[in-house]
Amino acid sequence: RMSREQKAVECARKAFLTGRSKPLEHRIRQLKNLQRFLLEREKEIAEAIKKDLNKSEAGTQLYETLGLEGEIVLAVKKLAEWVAPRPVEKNLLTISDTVYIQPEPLGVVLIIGAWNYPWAVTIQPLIGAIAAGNAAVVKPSEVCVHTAKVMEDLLPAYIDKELYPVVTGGVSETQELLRQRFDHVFYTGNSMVGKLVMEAAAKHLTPITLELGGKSPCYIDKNCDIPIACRRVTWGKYSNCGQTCIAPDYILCEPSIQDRVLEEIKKSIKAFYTEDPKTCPDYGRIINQRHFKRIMAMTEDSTIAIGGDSDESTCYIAPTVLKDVQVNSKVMQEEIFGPLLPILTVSGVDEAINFINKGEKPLALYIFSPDDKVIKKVIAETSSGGVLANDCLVHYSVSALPFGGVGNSGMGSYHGKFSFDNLSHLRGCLIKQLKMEGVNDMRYPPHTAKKLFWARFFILKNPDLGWLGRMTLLAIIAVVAAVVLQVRGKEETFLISTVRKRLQWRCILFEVEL
Ligand SMILES: NC(=O)c1ccc[n+]([C@@H]2O[C@H](COP(=O)([O-])OP(=O)(O)OC[C@H]3O[C@@H](n4cnc5c(N)ncnc54)[C@H](O)[C@@H]3O)[C@@H](O)[C@H]2O)c1
Ligand SMILES: CC(C)=CCC/C(C)=C/CC/C(C)=C/C=O
Repeated sequence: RMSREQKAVECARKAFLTGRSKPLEHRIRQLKNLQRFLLEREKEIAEAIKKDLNKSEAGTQLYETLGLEGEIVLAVKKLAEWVAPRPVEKNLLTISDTVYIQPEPLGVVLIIGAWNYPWAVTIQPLIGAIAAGNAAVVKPSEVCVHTAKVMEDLLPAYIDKELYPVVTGGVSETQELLRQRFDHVFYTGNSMVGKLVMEAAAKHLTPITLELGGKSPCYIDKNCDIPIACRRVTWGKYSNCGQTCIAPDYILCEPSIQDRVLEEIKKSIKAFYTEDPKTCPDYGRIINQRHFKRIMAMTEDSTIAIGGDSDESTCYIAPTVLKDVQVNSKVMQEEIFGPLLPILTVSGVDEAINFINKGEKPLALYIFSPDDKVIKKVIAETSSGGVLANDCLVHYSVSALPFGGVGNSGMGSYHGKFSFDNLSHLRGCLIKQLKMEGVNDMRYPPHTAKKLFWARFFILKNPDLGWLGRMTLLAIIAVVAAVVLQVRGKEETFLISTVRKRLQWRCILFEVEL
């Protein structure tokens, strides 16, 4: 008997093989249907996520669906351009050929979503999969029970349910899905499961995208506008109660500014979430008690400077700041993914860079400084999935930037055209005519030193000569071909020296280095 997961994959594969996911009109229609779903079902989406994560309606739009709408509008507008053949630069050998990249669908994509932004991280890859002409099996996180149910119940009424089935379930269902053969697996979640996904995909040599997390550092330079920096960091840290993949995980700053940083963060917390964040509709909750316990345990060996209140029964943890935190403290051992903000003091930017480089490569890196040199220095001397100076999170909203990790924070990237390219096969195409066979003599045996000389010239030269230059080179190739054809069978030395002289003249004329 086939499992539910096997059936869904087989159904998506069969639908893909009909070819109906490929035409541009189909892709655009499906994307517009998805857009209609987001608009018409705004209420159900917001209600479910309120139950799952205590997100407000405005918060759901701002952090989840707005970005999806933007990505759909962009894909609909640009899709004709993205799917079109992309001509590439040629060498002399291929100057008269048609050489281009043709993006083509990969096949059936598995999308495994995470719970913290359940719409953003599940539907955004789906937009890419549809745009690229694929079928996709969508597996929302079981942790967001209500959201997964809305996705399962309502999405099939809007988009092709055979091409894009939604499969719900937890670990065992996801494992069963991972046993199936896919053409790409797009996983968002923690690094430990990321490794399991990679292992499962390796069995079928399936390419993967891993959108993981990690500890994203935030360096605050002593010369920056501290009130503004702290307001932005407070927003980045406590949005969704710190359960954001790119939340600033910890602050690095000089000891001389630590108290001012604390003071300004305290003011911002009050301004955003009132004196009592527990009653504030814009302040979230920890997803479940397991995570609640995990986060609370991290505070044990550090000094709480702000916040610290909690309520296990409602999974509430107040916006909390820890000061003078030590490198070996519990909170510095893993991604926090909760509303704790440790401050570690460093002697300056060099120590901050050394500290960052000792850890795993983070998903995001934040630098607050008025000095462009400091910003550029940090960028040059570190590595991370993305980097943002003087703000938090907003790089996620720029569709023209690739979003993704590096090293332990993931592999592959998406958003905008990067989603399309990531979920396409970029097929290299070269179309030659069955003419000008003489030009090919230089690569056919018997190989000689002179043939090699010409092969080097034709293969290594990248003709960047403009329209006139290209026309001349075409003429040269035609001459070579004609001469070769005419004198084929005659003395090779005669041929080579004649053509070489002609070429030398033309090359001198067009300043091409011979
Ligand atoms: N880079 C990004 O874009 C991004 C976005 C969101 C979250 N994240 C990261 O995700 C993490 C939080 O998500 P999570 O992992 O708690 O989410 P999660 O528990 O929802 O798990 C993610 C998915 O993995 C599946 N899963 C869980 N255990 C599995 C197993 N043993 N085998 C197969 N599948 C399994 C789940 O069913 C779910 O669909 C954080 O580290 C965060 O930084 C990254
Ligand atoms: C509202 C603006 C300008 C940006 C949104 C930033 C944000 C919180 C995006 C969520 C990113 C995301 C899906 C993270 C995953 O954990």
